[in-house]
Amino acid sequence: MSAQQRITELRKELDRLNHAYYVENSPLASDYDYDMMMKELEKLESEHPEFDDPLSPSHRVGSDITKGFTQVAHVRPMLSLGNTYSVEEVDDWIRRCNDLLGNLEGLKSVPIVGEMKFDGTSISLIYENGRLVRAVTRGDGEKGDDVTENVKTIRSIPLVLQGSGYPQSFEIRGEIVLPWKAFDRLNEERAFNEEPLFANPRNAAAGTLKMQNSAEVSRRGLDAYFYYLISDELPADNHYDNMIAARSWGFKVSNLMTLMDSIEEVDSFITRLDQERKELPVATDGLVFKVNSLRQQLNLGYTSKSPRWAIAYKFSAERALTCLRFVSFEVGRMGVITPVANLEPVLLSGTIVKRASLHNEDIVKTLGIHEHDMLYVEKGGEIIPKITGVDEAAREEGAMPIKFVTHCPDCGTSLVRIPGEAAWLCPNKYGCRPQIIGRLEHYVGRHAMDIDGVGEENAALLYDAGLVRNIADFYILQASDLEQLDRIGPRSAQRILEGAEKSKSVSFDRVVYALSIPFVGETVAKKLAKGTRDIDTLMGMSRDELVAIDDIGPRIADAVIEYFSVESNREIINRLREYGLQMSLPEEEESEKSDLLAGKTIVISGVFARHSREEYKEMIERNGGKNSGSISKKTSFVLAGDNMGPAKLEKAKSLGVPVINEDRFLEMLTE
Ligand SMILES: NC(=O)c1ccc[n+]([C@@H]2O[C@H](COP(=O)([O-])OP(=O)(O)OC[C@H]3O[C@@H](n4cnc5c(N)ncnc54)[C@H](O)[C@@H]3O)[C@@H](O)[C@H]2O)c1
Ligand SMILES: [Zn+2]
Repeated sequence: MSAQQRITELRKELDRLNHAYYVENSPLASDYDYDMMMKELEKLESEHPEFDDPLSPSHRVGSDITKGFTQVAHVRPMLSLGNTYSVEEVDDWIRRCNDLLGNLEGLKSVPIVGEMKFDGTSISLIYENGRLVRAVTRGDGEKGDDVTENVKTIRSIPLVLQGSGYPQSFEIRGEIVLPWKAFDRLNEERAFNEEPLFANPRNAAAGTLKMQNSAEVSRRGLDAYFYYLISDELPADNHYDNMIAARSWGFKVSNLMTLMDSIEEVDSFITRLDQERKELPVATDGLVFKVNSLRQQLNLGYTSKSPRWAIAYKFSAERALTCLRFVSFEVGRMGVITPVANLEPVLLSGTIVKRASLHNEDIVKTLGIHEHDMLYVEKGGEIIPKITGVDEAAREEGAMPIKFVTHCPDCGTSLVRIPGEAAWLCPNKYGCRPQIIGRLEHYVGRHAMDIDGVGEENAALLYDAGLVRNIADFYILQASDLEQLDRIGPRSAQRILEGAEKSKSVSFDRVVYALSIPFVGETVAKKLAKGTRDIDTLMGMSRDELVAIDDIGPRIADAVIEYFSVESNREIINRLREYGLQMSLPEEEESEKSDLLAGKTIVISGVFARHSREEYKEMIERNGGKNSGSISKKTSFVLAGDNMGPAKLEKAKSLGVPVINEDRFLEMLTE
């Protein structure tokens, strides 16, 4: 292949990886592989300046610009950082800065600030007169997306500054991150709802910041660290002191930030922080070194993509080679089959690794794993172990490729593949032991019915003893039954019974969540409960009516309908009701309710000025009306805001359905 062909190929591939990483928030390659490809491209381009192209990914900042946001130009471009995986190259960079700045002081280097490189998504905040006025993403470096509303929900970001001495107008840049705990919770929820998982907290933070629903953004628990201050009236002439000042105004500035003035100090900082970062509550992917003096920064200047006065040192994940003992296939509570590599135990980043998820059939195939293969396992300090490759040279002669099971390893039912997805499912929902036990465990869980005393092990024990075959059986347990079981003493028996009793007062939305309806996680359950108010309404709703509830899509609607269409599920619901569980939300204040809209089916469309769509939907319900998702002959009227789609308008016209605006609607309610 000629250099020109290779350059074209690399540019195309890097553009594709950029889109997946910055826009879809779902990377297709490891950072290391991406960075190596980029370095190869940069090298080829410098050797062949005749093939240069200003649009090459090597000259541009990867763009996160997304549809649906307003774009705002940055006062100063937001750039990337040059990076390296080698300590020697950091040392070389420091020497180069010294040379370029004409620093001849021998052992002492120009002052360098070392910081954590937080692994999130960059943000630029503008403050005027001590108040936050705008928050913009990096975008393509020149302009970014205005995400002010979402950023305002992040509690550690000051909306109004503390202290004094801040410039009347300034910009501060930082990183929005999703702490490990919040990331794990989010992925657990997504796994349960069978939604694709976020690959890492960076992608989760970036995805969350671009959501259209600020209430959901707030719930996810983002955080932010700041590392760069820009203004015409800065408090100090150096980076370090400016950041200390920003901290006094209320910004979160990491206290790992360190001022150094020798290469030796920088090297030991790298060794120390590579350990310490494992204790941090947020993900980091390296360190950033910056020349401290602003005057020296100015003298060093910028390339088209990054400042010359800063460099990122990236941590590489630790890797080991170990033997595959066997692949097990595990059945989740929603029936999804997960292949798991069971390994010869190996020490990686301080922990012993014995198992690593292979996620799905596609991944097993892409890796090309054979029996007893030697596998490469990677684990960054805090990251779950991951199989990244196979040592094919070490393969035993005659070893067979790992075959995905065709039948459920537990109940033997033929597996089915979800169309368009990589997952295989055991369809025997109501007869497959791990699925049933999984649902029992979910039911008693802390976020669901919180039945104390029934942990993971006890759920299986109660099921196998025939005492609890489904969730309703928790309420007919007797102390005498429980005490017969070897592993449950009288004290635990008592706790289980009390826990079940207490769960009768758990609110209706959590009951809906506890049922294990596919795709119905905590948030969706709340929406369903709020949109229906009681179990009978929920059970009786049509697809159209369900879809009219905010954030309920056709996939969830179908899952709800299918769940309640199963006779045994309806029986369970009836039993739960008999035992006295909460099957409705508490009545609302009578004064707020009316039957002004009784018998009316209303479709909401467009964007409103005076209330949110959600509020209008609630108003309709409170006044006895019904929300519907699509216009038909049965629609009483369309409540239309701005930007109502022309197709909908046409349909309403052709069916003779009246279209009214929000002012008229609000008048109707006061008549
Ligand atoms: N895996 C993939 O397919 C893929 C695709 C595209 C990019 N990437 C990764 O992303 C990198 C390029 O992304 P990038 O341009 O955002 O660069 P980057 O993430 O490597 O570094 C620049 C960013 O670091 C952040 N940062 C965190 N802490 C900081 C601190 N203390 N000071 C200054 N900045 C700090 C800022 O947001 C800044 O924009 C690549 O090197 C690659 O590793 C991976
Ligand atoms: Zn099964």
